[in-house]
Amino acid sequence: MERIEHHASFGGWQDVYRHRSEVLDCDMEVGVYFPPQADPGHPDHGPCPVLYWLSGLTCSAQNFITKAGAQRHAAEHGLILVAPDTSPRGDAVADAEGYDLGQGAGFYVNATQAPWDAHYRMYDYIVDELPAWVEADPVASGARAISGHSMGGHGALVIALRNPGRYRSVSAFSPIVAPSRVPWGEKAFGAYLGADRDAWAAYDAVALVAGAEERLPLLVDQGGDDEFLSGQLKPELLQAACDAAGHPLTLRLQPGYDHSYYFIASFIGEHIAHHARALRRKA
Ligand SMILES: N[C@@H](CCC(=O)N[C@@H](CSC=O)C(=O)NCC(=O)O)C(=O)O
Repeated sequence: MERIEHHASFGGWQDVYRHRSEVLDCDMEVGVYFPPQADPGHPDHGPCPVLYWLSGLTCSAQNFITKAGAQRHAAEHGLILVAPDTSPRGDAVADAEGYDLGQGAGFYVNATQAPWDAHYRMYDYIVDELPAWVEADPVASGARAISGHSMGGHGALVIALRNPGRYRSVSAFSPIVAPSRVPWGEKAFGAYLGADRDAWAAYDAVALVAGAEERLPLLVDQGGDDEFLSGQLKPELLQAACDAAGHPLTLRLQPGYDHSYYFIASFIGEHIAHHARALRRKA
């Protein structure tokens, strides 16, 4: 593991690490923000909870840490932020022409189809390998939450719904709530998981809500002027699935906001405060 960036930020540190992923069989870059409370000299020093952030299509480990303005809020609440890349990377890793398949578009699934199955195991990386690596550091308390944007919002919802007890809270910005039923997801799932749509349901938040073993409340913010709202995101499908299952959902339509990081930066403070409340509670 190698630290490749180290910046003072709001009394803490914004680092970027490169580490070897056995699950993905490639090197991965990860942004990690350590709040001031992680410093042994801080009066409130102690193990800090971790918020995992999953980014969207075309993103690397850089987009969230440079655009969301999350560090100020994480410093206030004493949260570690972990922002991984969105796919395996490298010359040996399969790729495709479009921005919505291949490198930068891992969709947080474990691919079963060649050539993708050689490296694309982002579900296992996010659920198991990355937390094991991050939380081996005693500065991490073991309490974790998860959030993300668009493709990463899909990843956050699916991972929380499939792993009861693993996350104290979950939220999403502009998530792809039903990837099995929209063009981005149909293209990616067809390539990574194959033609059998039954296999897609394990990675589709709307399909998973009915059978969720834990009714962990979902917080979702969605921009009203998002260019992808009606074609790719369809939050009304998540509302309907949650209503039918009795699953708690706070879906907030934010008028005037688009799909960009300007939207995320406007509400990330509220999401971090939401996660901090859940993470402070005793398990
Ligand atoms: N028009 C873009 C499409 C890609 C895009 O909008 N990516 C979003 C996430 S979309 C769903 O996952 C994003 O976060 N982009 C990075 C950013 O910093 O804004 C294109 O062609 O690139």
